[in-house]
Amino acid sequence: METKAFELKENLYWVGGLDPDLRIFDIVMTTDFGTTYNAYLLKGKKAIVLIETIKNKDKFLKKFVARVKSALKENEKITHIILNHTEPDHSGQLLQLVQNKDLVDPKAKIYGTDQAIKYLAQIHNKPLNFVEAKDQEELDIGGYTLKFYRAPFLHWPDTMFTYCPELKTVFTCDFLGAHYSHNEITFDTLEGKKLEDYWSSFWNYYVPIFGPYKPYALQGLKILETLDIDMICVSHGPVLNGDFSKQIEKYRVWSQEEALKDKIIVACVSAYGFTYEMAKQIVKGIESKGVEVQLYDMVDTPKDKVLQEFGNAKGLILGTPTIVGEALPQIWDLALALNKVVHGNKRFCGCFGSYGWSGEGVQNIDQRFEQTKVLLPLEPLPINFRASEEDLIKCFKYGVNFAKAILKEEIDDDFKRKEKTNQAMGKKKRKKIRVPRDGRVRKWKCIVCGEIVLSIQCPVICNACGAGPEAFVLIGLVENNIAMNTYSGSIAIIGGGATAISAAKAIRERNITCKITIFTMEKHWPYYRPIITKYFSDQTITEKSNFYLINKEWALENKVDIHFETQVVGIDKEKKLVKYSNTKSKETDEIPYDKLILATGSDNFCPFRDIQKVNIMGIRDLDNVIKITDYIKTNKVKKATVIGGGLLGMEAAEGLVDLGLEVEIIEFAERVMPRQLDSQASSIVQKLLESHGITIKTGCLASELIQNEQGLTTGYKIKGSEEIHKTELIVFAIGVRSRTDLAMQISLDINRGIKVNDKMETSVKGIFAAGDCAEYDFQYQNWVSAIEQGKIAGLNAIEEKNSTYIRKSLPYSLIIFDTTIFSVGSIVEDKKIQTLSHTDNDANYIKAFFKNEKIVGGIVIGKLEMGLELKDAIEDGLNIKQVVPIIF
Ligand SMILES: Cc1cc2nc3c(=O)[nH]c(=O)nc-3n(C[C@H](O)[C@H](O)[C@H](O)COP(=O)(O)O)c2cc1C
Repeated sequence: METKAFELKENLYWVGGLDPDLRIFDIVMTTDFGTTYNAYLLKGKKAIVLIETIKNKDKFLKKFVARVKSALKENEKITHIILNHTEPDHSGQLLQLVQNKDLVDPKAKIYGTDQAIKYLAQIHNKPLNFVEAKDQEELDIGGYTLKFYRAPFLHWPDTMFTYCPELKTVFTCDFLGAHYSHNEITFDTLEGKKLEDYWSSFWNYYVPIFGPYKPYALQGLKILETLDIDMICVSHGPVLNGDFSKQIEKYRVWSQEEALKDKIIVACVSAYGFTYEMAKQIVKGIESKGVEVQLYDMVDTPKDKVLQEFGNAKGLILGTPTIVGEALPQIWDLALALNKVVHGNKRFCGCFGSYGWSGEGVQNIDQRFEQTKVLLPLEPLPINFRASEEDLIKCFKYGVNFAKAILKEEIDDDFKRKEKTNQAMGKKKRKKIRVPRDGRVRKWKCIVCGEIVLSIQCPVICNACGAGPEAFVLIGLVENNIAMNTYSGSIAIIGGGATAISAAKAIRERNITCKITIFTMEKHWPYYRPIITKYFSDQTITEKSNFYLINKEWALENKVDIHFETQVVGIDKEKKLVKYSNTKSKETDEIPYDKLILATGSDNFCPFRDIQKVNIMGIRDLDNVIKITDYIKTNKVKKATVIGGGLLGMEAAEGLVDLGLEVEIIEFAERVMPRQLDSQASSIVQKLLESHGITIKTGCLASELIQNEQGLTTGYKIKGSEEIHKTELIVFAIGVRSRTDLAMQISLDINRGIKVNDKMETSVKGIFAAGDCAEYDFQYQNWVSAIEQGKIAGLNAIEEKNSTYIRKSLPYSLIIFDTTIFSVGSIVEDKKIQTLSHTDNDANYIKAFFKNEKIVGGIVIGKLEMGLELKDAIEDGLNIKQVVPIIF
């Protein structure tokens, strides 16, 4: 194996280098278990591709060349080189390699992102045959496709992933790697102590490499989620084969940004206690605003302890005297631990201290803060020697104002940081491109790292590389002529149905800055729920693209983070936290939110309690329908009983007939679809169902179930009769109940659903509810109104003014056995109601309901377009005279 390529899959070889003795990497990392530089060779029919090269050290070159050669036949040469990242431990051998005419075709193309090409040109200082790998672009190498995915800051701006769908393999370079040298190459061969050591190196690798880029790491995981993979070819450490879900999960957990608390750390040193006296007053000032504060004397406090406490704190105030023209080393240590990428533009900092004559201590720390681009709300506070009574009051007020900055309150003018500070320190005034105040969102590109930032004004800092405003060039406007909404909070949406997606879509149409997180219990991408019963007759329905409301690409593009198979187990409305648990791994976590949208939907009401439900099933989501279909097929079910003759009962019955079953419907009312149809329409529908062999029993209540010892339901009795009716499967569809348990936990006002106003606001500020779980004006929702309410909830969550829900007549429409059944508005008949109807034969039926001459409801069987006319007529408030010529 020493000098031979290691075959990972057919035509895919590991050809990298092992460096087991390395103990320090990149100056900053200790590597107790050495490392590897992984490179891969993939042989297609049209091209031979090398993915990554290895470190530029002669000791690796010979073996590397031998390994590549061992995988090539005579006359075969590398024709393409892909560099997912250009750091010299992966691109180092590039030059030697392209000059090796035995191994590499002289016309070989070198693929990398635009940034990668820029860096490679500077690293190798030679013109090479570079080709830009654009995001999502594909390369056909004969029998295999290579698709590129931009993955910036994992961990340089140049990074991308390369995916081969035919091999279910992705090449992620450093992402998910570890400094661990392993002769057997693949992860599945690690065990015992070796496995333990691998995990410790996996963590040690993550911290410095991906710790500063957590949001990007989550984006990387999102890309992987969209791919069908069974192997991850990393660039350091074992190739991930077998079960690598733990690695993915660990990255996911480690990459969650901890919510910053309204907490301030004050750390100082003091020779004679003068700076310390100031510190104590500052602390009192902070406390007076009710903000948590911790004071540390750095003479006897380890730096790491303070940094750990600062981990989730919004503020840091450093106090230092001036000793021989400088701040004290303990304070410098803390100031140097700040950096642009992690703390820039996010954390609030300030400094103070006592001095004798020149006062450079505070000045220097303040300049360091400026370099790190942290938020500096206040002027620094130097005091000459010992603080007087008056000075101590100033210190107290400094604390008050720093706390105000954290709480986003207005700061007193005396303390507010002034622009002049920069000039006074001899710094150039920030160059910032000014654009019209039209509220339109623009695309800005950071010329340092290539990051694209969407914002109205020139960004103050590049959140990726920390470059200042001078690094940004304006590259265009976001394609939308309307001024975009700029709300920048975090929005959590609970539920994965149409309401939730409608909310997310409405938000994104108006706002690209806020964070959106969706939690859904389902494992499927949100789908078109009204057609799930079609699955009974067509199990390929889920493969059709129009079955889904959104897809992975949409979620990625719109930066909507979706947690599948996740149950929200609690909401802390005071701390504004959503606590959730993965239904598979049972791992729990929490995220902070600024606005919360409850779109938890509804449950099917099951009339049978406290009995085994082996063959008693409801239909609510796709998995229910899949389960019923599987059960029917596995158990060769011949006869099914549908309990409930409403809308869903009809659809279920049709689906079961399509599956070849003998079907009966039991309806408590005297006729089918009593809520949507009048008696004539009900009888037309009943005849239609009967013509397809469905038995309909109206005016019946299935009151008692007969079960065998295995808990299988074999029959039922109808109330008032002792006769046992045999059945093999019971599907219940007798109505839904709003899912309100979470709302109940946090004491929202609930009636049948969560009570909302026309802005979809619940009784708690910042929490919205929409769709089936909500109750607006005592009304239940259907698909159309749920979508509209989702939209209104989303728009109000981003504080769009004038977004109110207007109650509309809710149409119900279904097509069974190719016949449209449509009902809209109020169809109750009483003395005050006038009706007009028309029927050709049983295939076409129209009825309109009028109150005080005005149309209020309608029923159509047969022609959907007539139903839509009726709906429009109701919305337009037409009277009989206007309706008749249109409809009849
Ligand atoms: C060894 C020494 C060197 C000092 N050097 C300076 C100096 O360069 N510039 C200055 O403004 N003050 C200097 N000072 C004065 C202190 O900054 C001053 O005494 C201050 O009040 C000490 O505050 P503290 O009690 O919080 O340590 C020096 C003090 C000492 C003891």
